[in-house]
This record gives sequence, structure tokens and C-alpha cells, in this order.
Amino acid sequence: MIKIRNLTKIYHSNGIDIKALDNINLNIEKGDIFGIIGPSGAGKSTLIRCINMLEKPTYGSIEIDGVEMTKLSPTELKEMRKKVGIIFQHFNLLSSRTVKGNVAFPLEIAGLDKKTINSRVKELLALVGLSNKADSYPSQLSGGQKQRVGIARALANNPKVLLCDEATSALDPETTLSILNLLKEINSEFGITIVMVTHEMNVVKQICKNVAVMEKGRVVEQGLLVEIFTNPKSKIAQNFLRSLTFSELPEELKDKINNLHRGHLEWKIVKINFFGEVTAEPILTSVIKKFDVDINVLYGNIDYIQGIPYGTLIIELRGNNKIEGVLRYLQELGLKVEVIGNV
Ligand SMILES: Nc1ncnc2c1ncn2[C@@H]1O[C@H](COP(=O)(O)OP(=O)(O)OP(=O)(O)O)[C@@H](O)[C@H]1O
Repeated sequence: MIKIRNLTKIYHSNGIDIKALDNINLNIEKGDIFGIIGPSGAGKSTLIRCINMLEKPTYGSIEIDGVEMTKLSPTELKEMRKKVGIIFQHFNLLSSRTVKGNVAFPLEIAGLDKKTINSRVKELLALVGLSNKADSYPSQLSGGQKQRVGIARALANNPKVLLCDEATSALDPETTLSILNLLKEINSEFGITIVMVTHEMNVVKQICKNVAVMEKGRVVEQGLLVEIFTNPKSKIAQNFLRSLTFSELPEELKDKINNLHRGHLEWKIVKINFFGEVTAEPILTSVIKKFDVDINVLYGNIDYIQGIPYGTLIIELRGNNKIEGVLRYLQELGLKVEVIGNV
């Protein structure tokens, strides 16, 4: 659906060249919800804005549905942009127009007649749940409602692709969830390919199937979200995941463990990450029985990525000469095991 090849964008600012995108290559499949993540300044917004040519690439190609975007004439680009809707973090609504006026805007530009516009606007407002706000002005709406108007406006010309640039970053968690649910609905009902830039791991976790991780203008890792979540290879993906999975023992817990009397036993603090239908409890029971070791659970949590459970468990493991065997056994069961302390 979207093929990006050798995409490079250099900004010239005050006599300095800034390479915002450095040789990006990506394939985004039709019907995907594709996330672009990375720290501030990584080039995410530049990339998404190059996809619909809001930013002109310095080199490289962007093909959408077989059409090479970089070679289009202004008239062809205007036509092609109807196929690529975009929503923004700060909504970018026209404050002097009502909700229905905002949604009608791209249809007016497309030259549709009044009757067609009215019925399409009605349909779109019903889709985003704002039929009762048609005559309100943006200033009278909440953030979530404003983004719903943004979505309705972006969908007006029946696009095949919807680009979302930090679309939920200005919203509270509950409103974010409702917007993500709306985007999922749009994706599954109309088969629209969604590309979303975000720095919020929680957003990615809830909605994206595939992701690209960016750093300093480059894509450092890409693939299925579940694979990147379970086995992040790049430092940046690992750092991102720290915001979701527990990785360091809190100082309070370290102190507590330090103060425990532990005789002459060998002991370690072990972090276990599991993914899928593996439950921690029977595993721990079987470790205790099989190896005759003591286990003290220090921390545990389970969360879900698109309905698949994943979790982190931090245990204190005690047992003379048996710990290496336990770690091997856990790894053989497919768990990701990491010794994080000998406090
Ligand atoms: N119009 C511009 N002129 C000059 N430099 C720019 C311009 N837009 C972006 N940049 C630079 O390009 C780099 C990438 O910026 P970009 O906004 O794409 O990053 P980002 O990953 O979206 O960051 P954030 O998450 O903070 O929005 C940064 O170094 C930024 O300063």
C-alpha cells in the first residue's frame, strides 16, 4: 500500500543542514495500523508529513497505492491527497466554522454540490458520534470532540490512508481510549490503512499491528509489534519498553532485601518476562518442586497487547548451587529471564 524507498529529508535552517530523515525504507501493508515511534526529534512528524507531501522529500520515493507521490503535478497531488487523510495533535480546525462547516470544507474544495455535501456531512458526524454538535463551534467542544471533528473531516473524501500525527497526545487517557476505539472501528469497517506517529507506548500497544522505531532520522527497528515488544533489539526500543515493563527494583525494595537475613544461601533477584498464555504461578510451583529452592515474589504484573497477555515477574531466588539450573529451565520454557540483582 505504502512503499518508502531511500527517503531523505534535509532542512536548511540558518545556514545549517539538518538531516531529519536519513535513508528511510518502509513497507506499510494495506489495512494495517502502523505505528511510528521514537523519541523527540527522531523525525517521526517529518516522515508522516512526507507521506502526503506536506513536506517535500530531498531524495527518495514514496509510493501510495502504486502512485509515486514525489512525481505528481500540483493538480495530481491535490487529487491524490483526497486518498490520504490526516489528523493532527492540535486538531487544526477552522475556528470560524461550525462543526459541520469544518467537515464540509474538504468536500467544498472537491467541488461537490450542496445536497451531496449535506448528506455526507450528516453521515460522517453520525460515524464519529457528533450528530448533536453539528452547529457548535470548535471552541465549544472538548479535546476529544475536536479530534472527532478532525477525523470526520479527514474521512470526508473516502481516503484509503489515514495519517495520525500525535493524534491523541493532547488528550486525557480516557478520551485517548475512545479515539483509539474509533480509529480501530474505522480501520476494520472501511479497511483504511492507518499510519500513526506517537511517543505514547500505551497508544501503540493498544492499536498498532506493525511498528517502526526511529532514532536520529533513521528506522532502527521495524516489524510486528508483538515481536518488538517481546524481543526489542535496539537500545531505543528497549528504553521505550521500560516505560511499560518494570525493569529496575525500587530502592525501597532493595533496602528491604538487604536487611533480610539470608544465611549462606546463594540468591539472586530475577526478572521474568512472559508473553502469551503462560501463567507464572504453575511455573513457580514446578520450579520449587523440581529444584527445591525458595522463591519470594517481589513484584508482578500482567497486561495485554491486543488481547494477548504479557507480564513481568520479579522474584528472589534462593538455593545453593541450584540457581543456574533454574534459570536454564525457565529459559527452556520460553520465558525471557534476566538476573537484575544480587543486592
Ligand atoms: N521546518 C523545519 N526546519 C528545520 N528543522 C526542522 C524542521 N522541522 C523539523 N526539523 C528538525 O528535524 C528533526 C526531526 O524533527 P521532527 O519534528 O520530525 O521529529 P519528531 O520525532 O516528530 O519529534 P517530536 O516527537 O518532538 O515531534 C529535528 O531535529 C527538528 O529540529
